[in-house]
Amino acid sequence: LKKEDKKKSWMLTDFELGRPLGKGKFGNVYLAREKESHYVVALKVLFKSQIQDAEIEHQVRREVEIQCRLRHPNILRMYGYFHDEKRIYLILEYAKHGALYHLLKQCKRFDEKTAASYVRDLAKALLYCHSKKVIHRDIKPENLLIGHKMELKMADFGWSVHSPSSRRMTLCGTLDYLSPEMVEGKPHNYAVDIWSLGVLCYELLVGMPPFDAIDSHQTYKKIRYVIIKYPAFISEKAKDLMGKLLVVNPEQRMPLANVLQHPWIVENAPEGSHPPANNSHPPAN
Ligand SMILES: Cc1cc(Cn2cc(-c3c(Cl)cnc4nc(-c5cn(C)nc5C)[nH]c34)cn2)no1
Repeated sequence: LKKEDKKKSWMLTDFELGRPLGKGKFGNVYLAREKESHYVVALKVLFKSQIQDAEIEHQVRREVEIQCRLRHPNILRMYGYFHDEKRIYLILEYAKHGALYHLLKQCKRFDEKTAASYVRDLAKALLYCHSKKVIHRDIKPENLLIGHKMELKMADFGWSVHSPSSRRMTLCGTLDYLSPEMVEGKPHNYAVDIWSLGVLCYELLVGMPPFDAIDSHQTYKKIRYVIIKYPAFISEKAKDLMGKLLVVNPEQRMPLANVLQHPWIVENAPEGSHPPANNSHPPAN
């Protein structure tokens, strides 16, 4: 999606708007098509008033700057942004198959080949983010989108996790993906993403997160003491990988580069393999 080289900025009239794709706290995402090229994008529309009220303007700006710089097949592209009096518009890559969260809900849990290919894709995206000094992307199935080749695309710009309200939300609601050091309010580094990769791997294979509990205090305890139950259908190799990611001490977690060489990944998600688009096959056992 290129603007003529005179770097003219985008505006709303450059696009035909389609159906809403998703709704969020600060705005909505619409399917859209650039009029001249017919290029299909996802247009995220954020209300300045709500961003100002939540005092997250600088965070939105920083997240946008980061997102525009990241170029990786497993990270959702941001092609540009513009604003008018009331709204900010982010021009994003359209992910044809939507959120991983919905695909997972549809088939309850994934077979090993499908789960391993998404874990491999996310490990690659995180390796790239860390090489660009970008950490703590809000990894959970709701923030992971699936492209037309069934490849995973990390789609979170993170402000929903940076804004105070969602942080409160995280503290009282979705602790599931937070690492022990995060729930204990300690400073966090790249290793939190390795922990979240382990949580995602479990959720894709089992259909629910490993530390799911009746309330956040129980979840908090399960996270801190890594209290995990693996169902009988989980293979030894998958357990071995998750056991090396879900480690309390951040320094002892398996480096992302090693994840890509782990036997469970190598055997179930060889380079270039992706799940079939229909994903109609139920888990093997
Ligand atoms: C506000 C707000 C909502 C959201 C969550 N969100 C992301 C999307 C989205 C994006 Cl950014 C890019 N491509 C998408 N493709 C879909 C999609 C495709 N199908 C078949 N079904 C859906 C849904 N959604 C996309 C939508 N909402 N973040 O901030």
